[in-house]
Amino acid sequence: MSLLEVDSLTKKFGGLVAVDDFSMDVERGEIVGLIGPNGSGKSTVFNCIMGIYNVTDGTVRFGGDEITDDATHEVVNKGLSRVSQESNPIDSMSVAGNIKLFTLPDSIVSLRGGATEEEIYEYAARIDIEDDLHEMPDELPHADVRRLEIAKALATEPEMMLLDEPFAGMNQAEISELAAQIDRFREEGMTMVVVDHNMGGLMNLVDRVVVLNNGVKLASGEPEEIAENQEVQEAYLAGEGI
Ligand SMILES: Nc1ncnc2c1ncn2[C@@H]1O[C@H](COP(=O)(O)OP(=O)(O)OP(=O)(O)O)[C@@H](O)[C@H]1O
Repeated sequence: MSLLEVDSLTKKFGGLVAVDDFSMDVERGEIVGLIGPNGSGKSTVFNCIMGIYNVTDGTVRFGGDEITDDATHEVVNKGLSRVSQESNPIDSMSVAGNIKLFTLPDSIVSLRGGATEEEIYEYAARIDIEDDLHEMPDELPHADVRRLEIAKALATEPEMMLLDEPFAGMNQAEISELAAQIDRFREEGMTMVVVDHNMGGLMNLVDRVVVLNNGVKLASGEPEEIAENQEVQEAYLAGEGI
């Protein structure tokens, strides 16, 4: 049984079919890249999985349990966490305070008043921002603000993370560093789906790539295969390269 099973997912916004009969399975321990041009439906797929949008049709299963249209906090409690495209730290709280807020709701940790300082340090250290814990978010460089978003997701103790454009706005050195950190999560046993516009930071990171175009799955395969796929290249011709 795959850890995540998305089966025939369709999401319409009025007359617009943002995601059309899309299926994707993710195995335990895998890193899957989900790519596609602007507006192809990548974030909508994540929003449907996380219960942020109700699906129009189709099912989502996590660990064998159906989670279609479950409330987001229920999905998170089951071990699935998302790092969204936008960073939204609370600027009046320190980095540590922001991480603490994401301590799993209803967990034993939150019942005893939230994560301890040591636990918050551990979450931050997993993504190398432990030296920033007493900083305020608006004092951090962009790459560290993005890492804070990942630390918040880690604080929910997920079994699987959905990362939406984690490399956006980063320079090449920061992309390489983050790719190495994501690779470390894999070694720790984390299952992940990483959304990006193109193959950029994903080529050496992911086991498999799924390509969306206009809400429809265009291709799925190993990164080298996808980079050479004619249909995928054509889908990208209108915009940026693959
Ligand atoms: N809440 C919404 N209401 C109406 N239309 C929406 C909504 N969210 C997304 N859409 C539309 O659904 C389509 C898919 O958008 P989505 O953001 O999922 O694409 P994407 O592949 O993540 O794009 P990008 O790479 O630009 O983030 C787009 O046409 C978008 O305008």
